[in-house]
Amino acid sequence: MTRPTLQVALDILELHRARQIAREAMAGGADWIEVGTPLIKSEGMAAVRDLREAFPRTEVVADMKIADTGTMEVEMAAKAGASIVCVLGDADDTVIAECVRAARLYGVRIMADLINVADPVGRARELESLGVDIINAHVGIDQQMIGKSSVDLLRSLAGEVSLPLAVAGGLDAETAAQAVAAGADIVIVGGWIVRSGDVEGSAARIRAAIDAPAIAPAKKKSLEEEIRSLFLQVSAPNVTDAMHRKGAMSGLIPLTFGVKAVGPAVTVQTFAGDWAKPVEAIDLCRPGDVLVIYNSAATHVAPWGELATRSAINRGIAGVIIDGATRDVDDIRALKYPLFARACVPNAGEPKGFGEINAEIPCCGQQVRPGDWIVADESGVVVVPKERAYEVARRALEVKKNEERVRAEIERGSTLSAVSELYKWEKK
Ligand SMILES: O=C(CO)[C@H](O)[C@H](O)COP(=O)(O)O
Repeated sequence: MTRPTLQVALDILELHRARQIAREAMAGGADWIEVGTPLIKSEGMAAVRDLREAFPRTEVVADMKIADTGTMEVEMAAKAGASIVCVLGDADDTVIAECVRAARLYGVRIMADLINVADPVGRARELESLGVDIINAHVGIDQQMIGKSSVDLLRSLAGEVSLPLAVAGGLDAETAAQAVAAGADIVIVGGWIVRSGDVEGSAARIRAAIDAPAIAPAKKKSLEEEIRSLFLQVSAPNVTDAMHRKGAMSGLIPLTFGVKAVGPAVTVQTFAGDWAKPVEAIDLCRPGDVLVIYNSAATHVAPWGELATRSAINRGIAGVIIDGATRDVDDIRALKYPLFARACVPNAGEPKGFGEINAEIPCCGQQVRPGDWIVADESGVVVVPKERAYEVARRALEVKKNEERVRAEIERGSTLSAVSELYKWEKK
């Protein structure tokens, strides 16, 4: 069996960084360099020229995602130094045929990308008869965020065409190995390598995984377990970044440090100091829920304290958020319990029993519905609409990964402004 090809996709905006990342990825065992679509849009054919010059003996793939004007775009990429040019598999047959003709003329190969194709098997067969050289089973980055899998797409194509099969979309060491076991000849990896703090090491891990694919049987998680495990890997700032800087509650103080609360909300609304409903709600929570209490934003009286906290711990409640006050902060800190409130005050209220459990509530500037996800840490509290929880959790992990490479470059002596070419990207 020939060794699978590892193609590193440079999906970043800055050419000077792309060159360095490509060097590190090659040192880790990458075979081909892909000039990613974002890099082409940011730097144009200069990026292809530059990477060809820097890597004269490597296949350079220009991910042009051609949708029209096939000849012109293949010609420009080929003349800039690409040896493989990508066309959208969904493009009209006339475009594909033009790309293929131009590719023959300029001595390059065409990779057809199946992103968004409604009938991948049928279209892959047509693309083969139109003369493309490689089929790419590709699930795009936005599609990955809602759970689409490139390995599943690849599996559906195995044995259906006789062309080399590439696979791309959210691959890591584990899924890259699965892809090779499912028949991938070319494994395309972007984010997992290029956004990593250790590009060379990450490329080496993919290399090792695809050269000797050992597939461990994966334990299937429920959607809730999957969402929780994703949110536990990220911070509240990563989550607001993933939501275009929305969802953050304001005015809350994290009362215990070094702890984090992640889980679906159980909501309570009650009048200032009336602690009956908050305490009754404890018994309705499932382990892993987060109790979110609207106590009329009152800071002069507390509906929560040490005994309620001990009860919450017994129920396995992941944390408590109060749009209002708490007391017994010293005891709660000693218990290392994740509690977020507007204020601390010694006054307890009274258990009158007004209010409601599991209705939509306001809380510190956000609306919270039962089941919405809460991510709370020392930076503050974010609420994520339940319908978007999986997608936002995936996106938050991308935000975190993106910061890893930037952090590594700053640790090597650069600055945030230089890494991100801040002046260039200021809004004109
Ligand atoms: O073409 C792309 C996005 O349209 C990417 O290059 C491809 O998806 C690989 O990147 P990642 O591994 O981050 O998904």
